[in-house]
Amino acid sequence: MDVMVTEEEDDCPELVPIDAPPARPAEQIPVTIITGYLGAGKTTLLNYILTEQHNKRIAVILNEFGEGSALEKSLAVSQAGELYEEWLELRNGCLCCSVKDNGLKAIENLMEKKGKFDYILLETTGLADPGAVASMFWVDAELGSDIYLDGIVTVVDAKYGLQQLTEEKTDGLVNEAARQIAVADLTIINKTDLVNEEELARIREAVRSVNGLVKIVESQKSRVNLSEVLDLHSFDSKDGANLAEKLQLVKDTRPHLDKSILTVTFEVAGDLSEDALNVFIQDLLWEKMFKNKEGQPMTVIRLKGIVSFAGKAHQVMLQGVHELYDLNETPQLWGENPRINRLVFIGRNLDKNILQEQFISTVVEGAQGN
Ligand SMILES: Nc1nc2c(ncn2[C@@H]2O[C@H](COP(=O)(O)OP(=O)(O)OP(=O)(O)O)[C@@H](O)[C@H]2O)c(=O)[nH]1
Ligand SMILES: [Zn+2]
Repeated sequence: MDVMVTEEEDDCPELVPIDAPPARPAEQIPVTIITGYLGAGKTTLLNYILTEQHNKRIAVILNEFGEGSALEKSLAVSQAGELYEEWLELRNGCLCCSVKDNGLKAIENLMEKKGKFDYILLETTGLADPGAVASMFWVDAELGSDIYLDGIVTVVDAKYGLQQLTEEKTDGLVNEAARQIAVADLTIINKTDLVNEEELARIREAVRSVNGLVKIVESQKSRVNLSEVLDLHSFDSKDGANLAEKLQLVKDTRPHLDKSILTVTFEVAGDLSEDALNVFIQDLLWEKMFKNKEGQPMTVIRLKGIVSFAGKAHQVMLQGVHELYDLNETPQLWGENPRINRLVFIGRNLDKNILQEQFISTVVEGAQGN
């Protein structure tokens, strides 16, 4: 990877033992992960963001690790403007050196040296699993980091996106392009100049079929309204009201492509048992205990919900990325009666009826079997 500031920094950041987490600073710096398949337009987007008018000091990190030839790839982002003078160029590979903490240490070291940035953009490699990158920020947030994950933006190639999405993987692995869309908070369908209306509609539909929750915008040369990309607060429990509204609009998606990732959503009235919900989620995410009718294990890549616990006046937000999940009380009070729990699951081999029945019988208080 490269982090940029003018001076050279060769050392990989050191691992620091975590015993006493520092007090959470008043102001945390948002990180936006920019992902997307090879050549979709990620770097073009970074360039665009850097050169657009904004009053932010932005640090860009290229996570090119693992791409071999990319190791010596110099930074492709704009040379113009004064932004550069603040940047430090870390040696390639540092972000991903080995363990998760390394990447964060690199950023934290950078901030220590150069003062705070207002914003951090992280471009992953085209083949990266952004969920893994996202979880690293998430874990760190709980350790009192200076930075927080604002959102995951996935750039999709309007021309080749469909082909990339349908590519069959051996070993039944989930294809990277689909994975990247599954975890996205925003998808930018880029290079619309290369397709006609019909092709555009097809790729839009394919994106939607994977992720029923994601916001979709279209662009040429990755030119998008910055307010649609930055400060999404996608994981922020303060935005609970917003999420509750959004979840109401989510619909189940149909598997567009064979064995593809899809979205299922359901609503259930009543209060949940917090313990039972934890068990349910862990069985689902960690133990992969739930199977579809064909006996294949359900795999969840992204999870969101607004849930109600008995005796709690506030709505609780559920967020999950891969195997990590989080339950956080939101400032939002329950208004409706009965309270309606809303859950959205994005993943593979998901069977809505089986999930919902399991949820109702084990998690909803006062339901059968509980
Ligand atoms: N025709 C067309 N070309 C585009 C558009 N956006 C980007 N490109 C070109 O597509 C190529 C790849 O763009 P990049 O921004 O480097 O893509 P990337 O996702 O960063 O690529 P990798 O980091 O290699 O995965 C470049 O040659 C861009 O100039 C667009 O809207 N239309
Ligand atoms: Zn790039």
